Amino acid sequence: LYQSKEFFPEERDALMQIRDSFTSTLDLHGNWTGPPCHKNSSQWSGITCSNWHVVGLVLEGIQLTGSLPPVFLQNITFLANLSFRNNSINGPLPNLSNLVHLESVFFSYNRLTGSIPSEYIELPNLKQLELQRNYLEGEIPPFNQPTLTLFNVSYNHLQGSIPDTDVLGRFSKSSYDHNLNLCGIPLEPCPALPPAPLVPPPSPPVSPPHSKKRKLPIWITVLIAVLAAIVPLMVMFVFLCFYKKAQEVETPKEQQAGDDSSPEWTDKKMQHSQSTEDPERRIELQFFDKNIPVFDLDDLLRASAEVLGKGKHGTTYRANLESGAVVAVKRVNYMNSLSKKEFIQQMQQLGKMSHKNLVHIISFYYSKEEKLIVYENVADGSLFELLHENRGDDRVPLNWAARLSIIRDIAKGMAFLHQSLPSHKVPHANLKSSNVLIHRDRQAYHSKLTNYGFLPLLPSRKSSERLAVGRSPEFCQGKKLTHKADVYCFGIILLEVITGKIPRETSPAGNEEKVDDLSDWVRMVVNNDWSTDILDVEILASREGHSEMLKLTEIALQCTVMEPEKRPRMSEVLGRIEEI
Ligand SMILES: Nc1ncnc2c1ncn2[C@@H]1O[C@H](COP(=O)(O)OP(=O)(O)OP(=O)(O)O)[C@@H](O)[C@H]1O
Repeated sequence: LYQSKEFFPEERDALMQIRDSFTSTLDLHGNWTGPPCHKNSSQWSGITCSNWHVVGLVLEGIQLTGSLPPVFLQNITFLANLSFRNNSINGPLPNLSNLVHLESVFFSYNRLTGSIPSEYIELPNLKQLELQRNYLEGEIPPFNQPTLTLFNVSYNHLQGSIPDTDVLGRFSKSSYDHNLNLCGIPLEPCPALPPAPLVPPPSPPVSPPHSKKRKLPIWITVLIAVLAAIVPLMVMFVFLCFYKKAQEVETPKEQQAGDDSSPEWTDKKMQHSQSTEDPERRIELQFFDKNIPVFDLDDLLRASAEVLGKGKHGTTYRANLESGAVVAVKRVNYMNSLSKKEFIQQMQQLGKMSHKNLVHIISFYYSKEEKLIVYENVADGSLFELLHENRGDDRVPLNWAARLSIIRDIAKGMAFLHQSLPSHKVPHANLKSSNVLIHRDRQAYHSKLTNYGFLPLLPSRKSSERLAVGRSPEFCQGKKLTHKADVYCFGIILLEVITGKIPRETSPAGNEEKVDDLSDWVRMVVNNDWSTDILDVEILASREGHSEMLKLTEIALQCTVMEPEKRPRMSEVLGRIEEI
């Protein structure tokens, strides 16, 4: 085949570049061997062929990590479908010049940066372009290919006005939503003097919106030139004014969130409401959740608020907005050394994630002294409250089925976090029962994880000590933290749910000696063959569940072994819990 005249080595070479630029869950080095195409078929994962040529390159959801070579596809001249959806690719989008047969291009759900290359508007057969959920910035080039039927650039950092072309006008708000500062149809109209003239439009435009080229009268050209000179000065002036004002608002420093009462919130309301008319205010809150109507900081501060609780990293309030929406707002402490850029980057990465077992981050606010994270409100309290509060006569016991369902949801949320944040040292890092929130659907109990992804926000050892991973053996021994520190915390939660005991409490049977941790106590009891002794009295009666409870105990003990490398991975734990 290598000798056959139908073999196109330049196509193979291009694919080799991809193979060598990435790591992934697929063994591309083992699989992509020999020629890529044999007539109309391919033995290579993700490759499709037609008439000895590569026509499809689809590598989706395989944790491809690395950046795309800038020029690598040009020799795959018959390429029609290209998809790298749902991976961890970083760096800029590749050059696709000359790929005249390309019909679909999917780079959504990655970590791509830089701008959308202007030559993409010259792909004559482009039907589908998905770039959503990346970190792309700059302006949208004036796409106007009549073939284009699917277009999505939402959840990026794009800005400027959406080009007024016939084709881009076909797509709805959801194609453009959740960008840094995009305006124009179908989003909000652009301000009277849009920032667009600041950035020159990409140089080689294809056909303008309405194909006939018209020469502009000289007076318009002069006016544009004058505006182009004045607008940057005006923008700088507005920015300086706003910056000065923001400094004034931030200077009356508030003491660190002290007691649990709402006056703090009210104080803050007063400080901010002095500048309610500030037109720049809206950019202070960044939104991720498209199901929640957008509100600004002043709406939030005008809302009636109640304290939900105070954790180790701040106080959480429930805010009832005038629009009727209810959100939970966490005022986070101990992050003052963090730069705005670091905070925003982390929040944007976390806010992009969406999973039914994670509490959505709706938006956030950063100033030097005050950091707010706005979460979706979860109705029925935390797992900690459900397990430990109100233990007395009027308590409704939490049955085994409910506990198992809650645990399964936690495991699902954790497995998703570990898969979505592979580069985070410890993706959740703060898994404990007060960070598992409960919502009930008739008789069924479900749970969602909150306060995840805090480790990069607390860079010093001292500040990260307050996180749940601060109790893992490896943290206490000053060793390196890995994903397995989360697995340890998960094991502790399992034990808490099975035993109904609070971790690090006094050992049972009146023995006042403090046990090192719940897992030590359980290990001791199980080793002495008293297995059912560990079960919470509330579930002890349901004998039919005992074998499941003990299976879960076994998993919990494996998750909490001292050596991180001996603990199972979250995906494996989830599989075993699903079997139960
Ligand atoms: N999104 C939310 N929806 C509803 N209630 C919430 C929400 N977030 C927190 N709560 C409630 O507020 C309480 C306090 O939460 P908070 O996050 O401030 O403390 P924590 O759980 O101890 O976390 P940490 O120690 O990491 O700061 C929780 O126990 C829970 O009952």
